[in-house]
Amino acid sequence: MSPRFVVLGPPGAGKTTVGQLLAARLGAAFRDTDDDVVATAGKPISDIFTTDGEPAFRALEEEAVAKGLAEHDGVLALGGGAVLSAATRERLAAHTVVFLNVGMAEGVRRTGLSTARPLLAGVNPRATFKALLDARLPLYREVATIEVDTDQLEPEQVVDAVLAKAERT
Ligand SMILES: Nc1ncnc2c1ncn2[C@@H]1O[C@H](COP(=O)(O)OP(=O)(O)OP(=O)(O)O)[C@@H](O)[C@H]1O
Ligand SMILES: O=C(O)C1=C[C@@H](O)[C@@H](O)[C@H](O)C1
Ligand SMILES: [Mg+2]
Repeated sequence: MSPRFVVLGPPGAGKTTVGQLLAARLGAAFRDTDDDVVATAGKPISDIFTTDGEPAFRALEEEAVAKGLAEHDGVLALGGGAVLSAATRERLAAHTVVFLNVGMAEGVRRTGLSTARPLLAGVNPRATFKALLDARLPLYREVATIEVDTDQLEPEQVVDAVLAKAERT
């Protein structure tokens, strides 16, 4: 069993929003490893970061991704930082992996109203977001088989672009 699509990208790229719409379009189930981590830990992501620390979160995330890749046959959205794990990047080989890209300005705009993202909760979300993009872009691109720039697209249009590109690959 293997997910039809694995969706990844930075916070605010639309992994959850677009992933759900893509699954609905395919008549497939949607699963988000962020939700799986919350269920396993029994507390919100922000609490895991504060109480147990980021490394503990990353360990839970790596496990959730491995399980999702092995068990789920619909659309699987990964947490924004899942690609930081080399083991996860290896596990993603041979999967259909969609990288939803978003630029700094739009990414900050989309995530700006939420306090649920501990990594962006600092004093300068723009600088934080830029540093995060700089560090991760090569990792997203290393594993992606499809890339869609979401800046100028509505979520349904992103789904159209993903499906059009998937047909061509
Ligand atoms: N293409 C888009 N155009 C406009 N708004 C969007 C688009 N995609 C997502 N959004 C909005 O941006 C916000 C963040 O989207 P979403 O939660 O799906 O991102 P995510 O990639 O899952 O983020 P995270 O890494 O934090 O889980 C939501 O309010 C969503 O409605
Ligand atoms: O970009 C990140 O590192 C994160 C993104 C979210 O999906 C969550 O997995 C968590 O807030 C960390
Ligand atoms: Mg999400």
